[in-house]
Amino acid sequence: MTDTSEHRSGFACFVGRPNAGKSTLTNAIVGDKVAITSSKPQTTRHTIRGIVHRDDAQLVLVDTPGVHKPRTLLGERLNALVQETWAEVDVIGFCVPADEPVGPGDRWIATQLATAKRTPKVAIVTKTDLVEHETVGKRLLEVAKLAESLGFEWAEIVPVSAVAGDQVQLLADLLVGLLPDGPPLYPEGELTDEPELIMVAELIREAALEGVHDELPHSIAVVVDEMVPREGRSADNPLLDVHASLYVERDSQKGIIIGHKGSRLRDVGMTSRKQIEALLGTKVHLDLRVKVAADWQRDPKQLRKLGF
Ligand SMILES: Nc1nc2c(ncn2[C@@H]2O[C@H](COP(=O)(O)OP(=O)(O)OP(=O)(O)O)[C@@H](O)[C@H]2O)c(=O)[nH]1
Repeated sequence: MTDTSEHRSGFACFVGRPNAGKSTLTNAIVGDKVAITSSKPQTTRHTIRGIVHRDDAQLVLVDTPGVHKPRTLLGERLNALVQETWAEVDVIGFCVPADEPVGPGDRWIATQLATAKRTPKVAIVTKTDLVEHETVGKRLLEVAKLAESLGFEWAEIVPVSAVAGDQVQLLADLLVGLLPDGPPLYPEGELTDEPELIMVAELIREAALEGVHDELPHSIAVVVDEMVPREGRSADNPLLDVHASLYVERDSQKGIIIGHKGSRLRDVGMTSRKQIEALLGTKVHLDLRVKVAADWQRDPKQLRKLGF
């Protein structure tokens, strides 16, 4: 049995500007695909938790949305969600990508971070596989100076590459070291407490975002309307019917999503179906509808319906 007096447990979250590598790092630490990554910024809308179970600790990772200056109601809600998360966690990991200089976006977030006075903050220089050694060193210095100029200190500064698996274990150890003593908070074997519906919706959204440009990412939302086991299937060959709606803001965007003779939507369906099957461990029939919800980003009623 685990001796709880030598066991730590608590929450950590990664923050950083869009594309800083937060979701990828979460996945690398948890060792499974639970958070959604995408080459498009600002796709992590929901607070998705991955849980690291160890003999000596349980680390619950909360993947916060990309912090950004709010432009719409949705943006404001995202930022409120981030602030709430910071107040609740035991340690915050601030991510800056090694392949880009520390800039105004990072400074803006660090300024917000400075207000979370009681929470230890670890600076993480991500994507170190993309640059030379000296650049990593330069970035580490920039990050240290950033905190100094804002009147606080990092508990640790760590360079990592989630893709190369470099220093990921060390980072996990450092985060664990900053957690309070306590028994496990979740049962063993649980990777995430995110409802399956939301994870399925995120997988569809991720597939829909692949290969679309410019403004579109901000205009897509996915709602899973229904997930029901197909009747009359034998227990050893089940099939899950998933009905989902993909919301866009304008008719023109509907065309982009659907593609020529529906070819794009078919690809989105195929890609996400495979992911959903892997996630849920069962065969899936996916029924995807594209709908227009005009200006949904600014409409509180629509936002509630879409789970914000
Ligand atoms: N080469 C390399 N690429 C990485 C690494 N970590 C993340 N990336 C890439 O950087 C991009 C952004 O990574 P994400 O993990 O989605 O970034 P994020 O900070 O969660 O982004 P938001 O959800 O927009 O806030 C993706 O294309 C990743 O594949 C890394 O260690 N090395």
